[in-house]
Amino acid sequence: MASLQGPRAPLEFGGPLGTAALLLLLPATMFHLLLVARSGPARLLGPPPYLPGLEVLWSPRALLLLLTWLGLQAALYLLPARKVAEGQELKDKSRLCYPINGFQALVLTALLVGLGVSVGLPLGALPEMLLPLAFAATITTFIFSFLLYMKAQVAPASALAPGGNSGNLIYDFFLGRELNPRICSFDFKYFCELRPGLIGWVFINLALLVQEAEQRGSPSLAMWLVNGFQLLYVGDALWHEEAVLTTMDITHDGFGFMLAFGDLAWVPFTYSLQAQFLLYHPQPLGLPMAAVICLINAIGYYIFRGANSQKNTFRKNPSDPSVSGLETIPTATGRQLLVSGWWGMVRHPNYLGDLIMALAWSLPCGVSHLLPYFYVLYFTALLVHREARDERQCLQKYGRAWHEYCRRVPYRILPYIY
Ligand SMILES: NC(=O)C1=CN([C@@H]2O[C@H](COP(=O)(O)OP(=O)(O)OC[C@H]3O[C@@H](n4cnc5c(N)ncnc54)[C@H](OP(=O)(O)O)[C@@H]3O)[C@@H](O)[C@H]2O)C=CC1
Ligand SMILES: CC(C)CCC[C@@H](C)[C@H]1CC=C2C3=C(CC[C@@]21C)[C@@]1(C)CC[C@H](O)C[C@@H]1CC3
Repeated sequence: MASLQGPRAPLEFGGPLGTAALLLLLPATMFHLLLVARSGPARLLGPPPYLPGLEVLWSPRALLLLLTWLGLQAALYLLPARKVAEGQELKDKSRLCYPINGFQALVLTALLVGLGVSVGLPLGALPEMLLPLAFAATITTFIFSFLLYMKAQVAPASALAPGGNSGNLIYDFFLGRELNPRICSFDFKYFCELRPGLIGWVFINLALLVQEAEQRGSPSLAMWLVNGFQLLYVGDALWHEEAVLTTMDITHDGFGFMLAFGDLAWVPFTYSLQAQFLLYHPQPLGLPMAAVICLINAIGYYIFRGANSQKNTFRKNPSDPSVSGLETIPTATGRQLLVSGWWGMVRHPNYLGDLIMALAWSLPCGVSHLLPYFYVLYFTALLVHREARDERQCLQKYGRAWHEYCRRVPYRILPYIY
């Protein structure tokens, strides 16, 4: 039986009040963005054009489509994997196993969707279903998070996350109580983090591109760029799927509403905002500007991938020739911290690259509206907050060595600024 972990873990996200507000604010923001993206003025900060009634939001067809999608991704997750990776060591010293077949799931989904389209599946009709789909996803994640909360009631104390077990129902529901909820070998958090939402995002983008082609004869250059950049991002995440096993989402955070809603609703319906905006507000984009934007995305990707790969290689094998020459700081845990290379430039070079890419995804939408830049603003806030959480965890893990790292590398994300 689960026992509460008591008041040891400091409350995050503004405690019970903050998380109660987020429970309402996150879905409200998602619906606001969906409504505003298709409205004429497309004002991020203005009121939504109308408040949709239940007859607009509720559609059994959308719910069926969503459940079919989740079922398909779950089936692909269960297919034989090219590799089975071990996660980080748990409290009870055991390690869980995870299938590495996310990229395979992306390719197989593409083949299945391609096959569907060739026999008449109307992919271009998807944009019209985004509101009811987002509503179905929201309801589903509320129910799912409730089931996860109930499941944690009967989980052993060793299976609980360090946060998310304060005893406050709303706070724990939001953060998530159990660290790695599973049924047999099916890991819900790992599955949701990388599959239905990320792959769904790519196919929503594609449907918006197809719809634009149907409406205007061909997709715009801006739409191609947004689709290409975001496909690269998702493909990269799935190709390097194993790296997600060391993120705080997997190693530290419980699985509750925050991640369930984030993964299954927030990512597909708000991360596709630029493509949604472009369908309803076509933007002219010349070749020279497109080339500049491609260059910005390439620079961002180069930093993002370089930094992530350098750290992952170093953590797997510090004597790998590509990282063995880098300067390091020893820590009391036996692990070392990189203090040169990408991780000597700022303390989160991967966030910097990610933010540069975020800018490149918005630039094809022009500068007439603030709406497509929502992702840049939200993502900056998310990464600044995430960086602060990670610093707290690293300080706890590495103590004086972390102080030394901060002294040697004083900037967090943006050199000489932050
Ligand atoms: N698109 C999106 O919505 C989001 C994207 N991301 C992206 O996901 C990726 C993963 O991000 P995230 O999980 O936040 O964290 P990171 O990949 O930045 O990992 C942080 C961890 O790296 C290790 N570390 C930190 N500094 C050093 C160092 N100098 N040398 C060696 N190891 C170090 C520490 O763990 P340890 O020492 O235990 O190894 C630390 O806890 C990033 O590229 C991020 O941009 C993240 C969130 C949302
Ligand atoms: C809705 C909330 C405010 C926050 C939800 C956060 C989630 C959307 C993100 C938490 C960590 C994420 C990661 C990724 C996607 C977004 C979420 C799920 C990646 C999979 C994106 C691709 C990267 O290469 C790896 C990321 C790991 C963390």
